[in-house]
Amino acid sequence: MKYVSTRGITTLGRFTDVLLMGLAPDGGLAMPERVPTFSAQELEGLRHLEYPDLAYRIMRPFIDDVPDADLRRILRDTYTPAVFHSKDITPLTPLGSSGLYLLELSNGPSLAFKDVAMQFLGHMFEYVLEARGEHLNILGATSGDTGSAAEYAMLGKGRVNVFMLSPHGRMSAFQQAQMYSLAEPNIFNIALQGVFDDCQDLVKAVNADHGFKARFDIGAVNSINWARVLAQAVYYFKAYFALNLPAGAEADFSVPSGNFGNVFAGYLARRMGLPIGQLIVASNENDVLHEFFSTGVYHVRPAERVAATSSPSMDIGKASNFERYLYAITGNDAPQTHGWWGEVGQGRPVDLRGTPHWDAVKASGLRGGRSTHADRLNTIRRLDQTYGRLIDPHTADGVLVGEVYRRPGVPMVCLETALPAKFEETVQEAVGRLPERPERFEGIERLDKHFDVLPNDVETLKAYIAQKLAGRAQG
Ligand SMILES: Cc1ncc(COP(=O)(O)O)c(C=O)c1O
Ligand SMILES: N[C@@H](CCOP(=O)(O)O)C(=O)O
Repeated sequence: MKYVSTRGITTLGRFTDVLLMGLAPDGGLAMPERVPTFSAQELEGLRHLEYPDLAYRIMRPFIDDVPDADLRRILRDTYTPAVFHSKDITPLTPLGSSGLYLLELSNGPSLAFKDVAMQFLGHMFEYVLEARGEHLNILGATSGDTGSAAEYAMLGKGRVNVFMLSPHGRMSAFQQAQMYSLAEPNIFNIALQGVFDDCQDLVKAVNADHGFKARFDIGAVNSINWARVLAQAVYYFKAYFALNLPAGAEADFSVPSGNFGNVFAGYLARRMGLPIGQLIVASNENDVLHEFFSTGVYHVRPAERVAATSSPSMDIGKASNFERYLYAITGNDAPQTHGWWGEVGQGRPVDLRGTPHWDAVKASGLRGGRSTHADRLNTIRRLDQTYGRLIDPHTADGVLVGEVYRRPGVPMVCLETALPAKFEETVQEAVGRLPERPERFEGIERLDKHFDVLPNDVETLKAYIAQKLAGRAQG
């Protein structure tokens, strides 16, 4: 499979090239030149597969530059019950007989859905870098969960260093402790004076300096990296088959959304032929995506208008993967996508009303909705009382908006994107007690914290990376 950029470059290479590249040289995002599809009969053949085998079948058409036996081994090593604390890896749990289901994605090492793809990236990076005799310096941006998932996945990986930008003071106490308590020599935590969007913009700005990127082997672990999206598509298939529906029957999915990577993975699964009816894009108070799906106008918010909410990992004003979506709904029109994203970058709206692109949006199955602090408290409380199930604030956003779009007789799968233990304060506010915390995280907030505070400035960041890597080379 060849990969192209959403902004026009048609020769990005094959899977392992885009894995290491992260962002395309023209600033765009990697996309496969075509999306392979499964026929109804082929889908039936996937129904009973174990997670690693299912992942192999979904990913294989996109990964044709890794020998078969190696890919199978990597997937078997990645998706183990020991790491994900469940033999199903991403189990599906019904909420009573409501037709609502929770897709449990957060039983991995960092207690958030990011682990599912990030563990795969960790194994894949190790394999490819070893084969090529190369090293990678990952530069990432987190609003709370990507950071710890990436750092846990890269622990002890000799060929990888991680530089992780997080918005200073904006994550939950638990999220901060998870990341900042790590004292590994290959992990560098940077608390940026800004919001998540500033962190993500800096990642893109560093990548845009091609000389710096090449000299320091800069790579990515955010969902701008195609491998993240691809690995996330697998659990939509797993969940669909776990519903045990008759062949061809539709299921709907509700996805707490921020950077739009998770829901784009669902869209990919739908494009591959999985009978997904609706894909619900659930936003919090930072509701740019909701605004787009209800009006046809996409207008990002400047950093100073991104609110700090009680589902902080979704405090995102400019969703990177929306660029992939625009590219897809235009039928892979890179010049059009590039033009639009240029407007977005200038803070100007992209208005699809009255165009064929808006019809394409409607046909794509995506719908939007928003939730507020009071909504998520009520939803957490209601699910606890009704089903004895405690959920985190992000999952609550997904459940609440998902309920709005229920269709008679069609199951609604709500993605559980984090465990409540990561957001104790809000959960306690909702139900008056603390959520359970896995034993390995007891007292984590009391551990020493290791991080550096940096201003929102690309040159300062580049100097920081260069200096830390020089230190690593000497040590
Ligand atoms: C707990 C949680 N829920 C939802 C999201 C939003 O997912 P996405 O950025 O893929 O839209 C994130 C962050 O990405 C998250 O950490
Ligand atoms: N919500 C994320 C933000 C980054 O998302 P990603 O999926 O693009 O890595 C976080 O918690 O860090």
